Formats: sequence, C-alpha cells, structure tokens
Amino acid sequence: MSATIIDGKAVAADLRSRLAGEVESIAGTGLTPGLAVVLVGEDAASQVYVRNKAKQTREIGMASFEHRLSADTPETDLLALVARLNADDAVDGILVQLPLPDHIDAQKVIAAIDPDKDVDGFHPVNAGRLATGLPGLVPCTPLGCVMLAKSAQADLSGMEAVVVGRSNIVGKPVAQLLLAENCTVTIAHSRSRDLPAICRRADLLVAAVGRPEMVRGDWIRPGAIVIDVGINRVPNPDAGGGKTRLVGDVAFAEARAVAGAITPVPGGVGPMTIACLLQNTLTAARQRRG
Ligand SMILES: NC(=O)C1=CN([C@@H]2O[C@H](COP(=O)(O)OP(=O)(O)OC[C@H]3O[C@@H](n4cnc5c(N)ncnc54)[C@H](OP(=O)(O)O)[C@@H]3O)[C@@H](O)[C@H]2O)C=CC1
Ligand SMILES: Nc1nc(=O)c2c([nH]1)NC[C@@H]1CN(c3ccc(C(=O)N[C@@H](CCC(=O)O)C(=O)O)cc3)C=[N+]21
Repeated sequence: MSATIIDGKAVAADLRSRLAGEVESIAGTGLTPGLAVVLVGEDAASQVYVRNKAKQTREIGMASFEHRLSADTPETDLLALVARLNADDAVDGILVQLPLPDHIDAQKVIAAIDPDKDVDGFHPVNAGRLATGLPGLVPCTPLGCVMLAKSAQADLSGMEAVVVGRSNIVGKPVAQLLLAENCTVTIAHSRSRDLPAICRRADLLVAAVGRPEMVRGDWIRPGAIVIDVGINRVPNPDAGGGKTRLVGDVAFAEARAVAGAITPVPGGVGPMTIACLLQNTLTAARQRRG
C-alpha cells in the first residue's frame, strides 16, 4: 500500500483564494488588513521566507510592511519598533522572524507585541487562551498541521495522536489543538524512552523535531496519518556543486509505504504556515477594527 500524499500546496492555495475573497468583500468598508514582518539580520533562509510572505500577502489584497534591521541592532531599537507597530492603526498583524541574534531576548520581544496583533500566536496571553479554550490567535504552523490532518480525515476525535517535539512554537500548540479536536495526545521529546514504540501507537503522528529523516518507516503504524513539520536543508550530492535539498523529519519514501496519508517536504506544512499567517492577519483585523 502506498499512502495518499496530502497536497499542502493545493490546500494552502485554496485557503488563500478564500481569504482573497473575504479581503475583497471587506474592502468596501475601507478596511485593508496589514501585516508587518520584521527581520533582524541577513539569514538567507529567512530572507526567502520573508519575501514569499510579502508576495502572498499582496496577492490576496492585504498590505505588507517589511522592516529589515541589521544583525547588530540593539534590543532597545527592536522593542521601539514593536511599540511603533503596536500603535500603528494600519498594522493588524506583527511577525518578528525567529530566531533572533543572540544578544536579543526573543521572549522579551514576543511579550512586547500587542497580543491582539500577535499573528504568530506566540505571546503568553495567546498561549494561555489556546490552553484554556478561549478565542485568540493560534500559531500558524500548528494550525496548518491540523488543517492538513483534517483534509485527510475530517473528524479526528478519539484518535491516538503522538506529537514528537515540545517547542513553544510547534510541539506544544499542536498538541493543544489536537486535544481540542478530541484526540488522545502524547507529547514525546528528546528524553522520551523508546520513541519508535511511542510513535507506533499513533493513528496521527506529528513530527516536529528538526532532525532530518529521523522518523523511520518501521516507527509508523500501518494506515496512520503522518504530518511532517521538519524543514531541514541537507547536502544534495546528486546535484553536485555544494547544492542542498529540503527534507523533513520523516524518512518519506519508507513512511509512504506504511502510512495511510502523509505530507511531503517541501509542499506540505510549509505553504500552510504562510496561508494560516494570512488567515490570522484577517482575523486580527476583523477583531481589532470591529
Ligand atoms: N513548516 C514550517 O512552517 C515550520 C517548520 N519548522 C521546522 O520544524 C522542526 C521543529 O522546529 P521547532 O519546534 O522550532 O524546533 P526546536 O528545536 O525548538 O524543538 C525540537 C523539539 O524536538 C525534540 N527533539 C530533538 N531531538 C530529538 C530526538 N532525538 N528525539 C526526540 N525528540 C527530539 C526536542 O526535545 P527537547 O525539548 O527535549 O530538547 C524539542 O522539543 C524544525 O525542522 C523546523 O525547521 C519550524 C517552524 C515552522
Ligand atoms: N516568527 C516566526 N514565525 C514563523 O512561522 C517562522 C519563523 N519565525 N521562523 C522560521 C520558521 C520556519 N517557517 C517556515 C514557513 C514556511 C516555509 C515554506 O513555505 N516552505 C516551503 C519550501 C520553501 C523552500 O523551498 O525553501 C515548503 O515546505 O514547501 C518554511 C518554513 C516559519 N517560521
């Protein structure tokens, strides 16, 4: 048996076209949702990602504001920019690209963002809202993961879900969302004993580890839904000339032979993350401006 490939690119394009329609329908009221993205430093991968976000933001009719700061920007300058964006009525969403340079305290910066403009959903207030079931802004990658899982199986309730990874930006919030979908959720991490056995219990497996192809085919329960969050750049000797390719946290070819449905990398969770960011920006605009 070979798994159904969950087409994240297609699901994301579909979501963006729906959002474009909604942006157009509220344009009559004079409201244009705006997203501000802040990039500190010249990390090549982040640059590509920020450019894609800006392009897709404009494509669906929203305003995009980009702020590029040099790698040696003092923390106080970044906090001052965040304060300006908090006060700017044209800005509905603020995203500060992570990771930040070592001399800047990321938690402090995240906490400085107005929770109602926190389209990443990383502010402690939004994390608390998610954990207690209050409405709020939900982290984009976890939201994308759950949408993709539901595109394979509409009702996740009662499923045995295993999340590998417990970061604040992926593992923990995806576990909260799956709990809200009535899954039985296990969160595994680097100290978990016998990770392969834990993964084999999963009807729904989410891998958010940051280790290229760590999850092997024989860790997967036959027929399971596999959501691969990993974005790992590895050398690609086939292409020659020091080129690289993207792989996930799951050994795709092996997993595909066992799973019922699986997301590819690229073309899985990545595109959904950006689409969900745009959705959060629209949500923030609606809530903030009535
Ligand atoms: N597609 C997208 O849009 C996005 C993709 N990503 C990708 O997702 C992956 C995870 O990102 P992120 O959550 O930020 O990463 P972090 O490094 O913050 O967290 C990784 C988690 O994996 C756990 N882990 C590490 N090694 C092992 C191991 N050998 N066995 C079991 N668990 C392990 C860690 O455990 P412990 O806590 O014990 O250290 C930690 O909880 C990365 O590849 C990243 O690039 C991230 C954000 C968005
Ligand atoms: N404040 C903040 N919020 C984030 O959400 C955030 C962040 N910082 N820092 C970095 C990570 C990573 N991330 C990705 C988003 C989309 C793709 C994506 O679109 N990937 C394409 C491929 C892109 C390529 O080819 O390089 C795909 O998987 O198909 C990847 C990675 C968001 N992150």
